[in-house]
Amino acid sequence: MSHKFLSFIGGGNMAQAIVFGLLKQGYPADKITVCDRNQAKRELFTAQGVRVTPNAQTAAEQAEIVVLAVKPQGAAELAQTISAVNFSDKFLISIMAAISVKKLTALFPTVRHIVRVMPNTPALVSAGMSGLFAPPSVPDELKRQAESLLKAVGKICWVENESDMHSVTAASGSSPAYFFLFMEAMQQALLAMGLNNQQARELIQQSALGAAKMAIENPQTPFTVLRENVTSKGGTTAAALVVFNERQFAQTVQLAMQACVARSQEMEKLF
Ligand SMILES: NC(=O)C1=CN([C@@H]2O[C@H](COP(=O)(O)OP(=O)(O)OC[C@H]3O[C@@H](n4cnc5c(N)ncnc54)[C@H](O)[C@@H]3O)[C@@H](O)[C@H]2O)C=CC1
Ligand SMILES: O=C(O)[C@@H]1CCC=N1
Repeated sequence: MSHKFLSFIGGGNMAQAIVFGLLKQGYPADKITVCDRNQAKRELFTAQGVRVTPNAQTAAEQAEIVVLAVKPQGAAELAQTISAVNFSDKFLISIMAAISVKKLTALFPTVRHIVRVMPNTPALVSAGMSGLFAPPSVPDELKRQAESLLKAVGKICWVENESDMHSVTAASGSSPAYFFLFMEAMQQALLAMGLNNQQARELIQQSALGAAKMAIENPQTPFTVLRENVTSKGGTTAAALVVFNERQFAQTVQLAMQACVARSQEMEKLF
């Protein structure tokens, strides 16, 4: 991949995951600038040789690709701060949840091309999953640029309809938190059963990794079959699954994901 000058505006959790993931993949640190108003955040990047600035305008002006990575609530304020920047020769990538291309175009009127990305924090360990959306007017070359940037830190999936970005957020942007919640709950259960923290953690995380690898390495095998292969008739797994089903696990997951989408839709109107 050719290494464009990148500026991230906002150096929080998600920008750190992407930037540190890119560095791990050999992206040159001197081609990345991170702007964050928080000094402690800036120092995290300086320690890795990445250029930093508290000034969003400077960061945007230096870049060929500007990545917006502030909270959606901060989008309008940021746009105000960098209203003097001429974006006409820059490519804008927004990783902000729920901020539509229409809204971004209104906030940054000199921008010609915008791609929206919904990444996730496993980008940090080169196992990210990003959903991307580009309006039809975006040239293929820029789509490939966005794609190669995110492919450097994981897998990608394009969606054709912008409205599907809400579902992508529920599926991959937010979902690492669902899996961590599951792991936390398992850890609590195991500690209550008398295992120590290190035993519990290793047993859980390696099983999660193994399950994910089995799913990935057997793409033709439905999740249902993978689950059934663990479940002996009248055995231990079946006993656990009865409890999940009695407590309406599938419906709970569905309701949680619907709440994620509903909040994303609400934020789209609010910010
Ligand atoms: N955390 C995640 O797992 C994911 C986050 N996102 C999106 O990424 C964006 C960032 O999320 P996080 O990194 O979690 O948030 P965060 O709160 O960790 O980071 C935001 C950073 O932006 C900085 N900031 C805010 N306004 C600024 C300004 N005007 N100029 C300079 N710096 C400014 C803050 O100091 C903070 O460090 C959000 O829009 C979120 O929707 C998308 C996918 C996943
Ligand atoms: O919780 C959030 O709003 C952001 C977007 C997806 C993951 N984190």
